[in-house]
Amino acid sequence: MMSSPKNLSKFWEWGRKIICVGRNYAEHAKELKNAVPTEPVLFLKPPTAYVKEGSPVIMPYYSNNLHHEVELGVVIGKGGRNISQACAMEHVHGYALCLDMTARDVQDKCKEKGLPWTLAKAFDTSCPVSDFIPKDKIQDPHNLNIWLKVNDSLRQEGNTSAMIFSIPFLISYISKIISLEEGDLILTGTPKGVASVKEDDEMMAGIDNIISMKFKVEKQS
Ligand SMILES: O=C(O)/C=C/C(=O)CC(=O)C(=O)O
Ligand SMILES: [Mg+2]
Repeated sequence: MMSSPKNLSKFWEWGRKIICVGRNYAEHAKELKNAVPTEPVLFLKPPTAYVKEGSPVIMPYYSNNLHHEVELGVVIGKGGRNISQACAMEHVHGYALCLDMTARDVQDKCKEKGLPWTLAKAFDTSCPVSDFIPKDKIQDPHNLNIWLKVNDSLRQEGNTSAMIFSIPFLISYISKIISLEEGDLILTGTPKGVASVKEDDEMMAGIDNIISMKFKVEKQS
C-alpha cells in the first residue's frame, strides 16, 4: 500500500527534530542570572515532545517547578547544510507559536552538576504548538508581539525584534552543525517573564492578532 504524502502544514506529524535556541533575549538571560550569550545556546527536543491544542501539558512527575516559555517557531520547508544567511529565508516554510515547557528545578540541578538539560526540556508534552502559520501570513518575523497568560493573567510579552540572533543567523549557524530537514522546527527563544504553572492552570498564548492557542496543565496519572 502506498503511504499518503506528508503535509508540511502538519509539521508535528513528520517526526523531525525540534532544535531550540536558549537565552536569545537579553532580558530573559538576565532574569535567570545568565550572561548574555555571544553565540547561540542550542538544545534539542524529540518529536514526542509535541502536543496540540485539545490535549493537556503533563507535568513531569520528578519536577515541582514547571515553567512556561512562549516562543516563535520556524518551520523548515527545504533542508540543507552550510546554509548562508543570505539564502536562509528560502528554507523557511512558515511559522508556529510554541511553548518550551521547562522543569526549571531539574534544569537548575543539571546546571549545577554540569549535566545535559534533557530531563528538564525534552519530556513528553514539553512542546505545545499552534496550527501552522504560512510564511506569507507574517510580513516580518522580527517584529511580532508574542504573549502568554496563565488563568487570564499576563505573564510574558515580548517583541521578536529583541532577539539577539536573527532567524537567518540561526538557520545558518545551526545548519553548519546539524543538517536541517523538511519538517524540522526551530524554537527561537523566550522573552522575559517565565514562571511556574500548576495543575489545572490554563495557559493561553498568542502572536499579535495572527494566532492564539490554549493548553491545560495536568498531573501525570
Ligand atoms: O540557562 C538557564 O538557566 C535557562 C535557559 C533556558 O531555559 C533557555 C531557553 O530555553 C530560552 O531562553 O528560551
Ligand atoms: Mg526556551
